[in-house]
Amino acid sequence: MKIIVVEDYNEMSKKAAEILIKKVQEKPNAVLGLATGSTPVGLYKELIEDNQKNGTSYKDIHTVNLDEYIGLPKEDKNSYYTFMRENLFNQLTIPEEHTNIPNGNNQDLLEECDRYEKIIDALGQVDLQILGIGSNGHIGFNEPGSSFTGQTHIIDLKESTRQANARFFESIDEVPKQAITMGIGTIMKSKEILLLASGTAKAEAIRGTIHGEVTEDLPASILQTHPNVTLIVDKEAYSLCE
Ligand SMILES: N[C@@H]1[C@@H](O)[C@H](O)[C@@H](COP(=O)(O)O)O[C@@H]1O
Repeated sequence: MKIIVVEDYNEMSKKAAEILIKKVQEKPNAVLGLATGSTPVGLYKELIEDNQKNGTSYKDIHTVNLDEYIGLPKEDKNSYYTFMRENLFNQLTIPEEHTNIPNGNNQDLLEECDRYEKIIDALGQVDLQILGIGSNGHIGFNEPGSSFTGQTHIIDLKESTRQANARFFESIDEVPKQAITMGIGTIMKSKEILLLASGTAKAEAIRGTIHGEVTEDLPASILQTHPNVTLIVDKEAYSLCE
């Protein structure tokens, strides 16, 4: 596990963008695993800025997102479908058909999980998977207790996760109770993983990820066993590791 400690959120975003842009330059048809939440927003801004300045092309890449809420209409401002369009896809010219996000409105959600896992398989291997981390150590929406070998599945969100994400909604009651998420097994198949964390709220989870026991109680701890993981953490997120 390679650990890069940076000053703050801004520096974290710039460093992550450097790594991702290099990957796309080396492999213009790379498969990128993308994340949502506040953490990668700065990274996405950097990618857009670089694209405008330097013209890095994304026309041949494919993307797979980690997760989506169940039951929110696609057009809802809090769906990850809308998040990705607003924060990245509308500004970079990635062909729509190259982007993939689970459909949390499929009538048959089990079929949707199966469909999504097959899409990822068909793309070969994810070249670079971006991850944020929940303060309870979740990755994607794999809450504590999720199987390390799990594939794309339906998850009941922990109350603490719903509360953490309630800041984007009018009230906690509007936060969905379930989501579809790539499994930890799916995530671990990625060739390379880049986990980003900023702020003291993530410090405990980062300590467990780096120094803790590898346990399903802290999903991100599995990353200790992956051959190619880089953590970019700011000083606050790293503060319990020193
Ligand atoms: N499903 C997402 C995760 O992919 C994200 O990494 C995490 C942290 O979110 P944030 O970056 O907003 O702190 O929680 C969300 O619930």
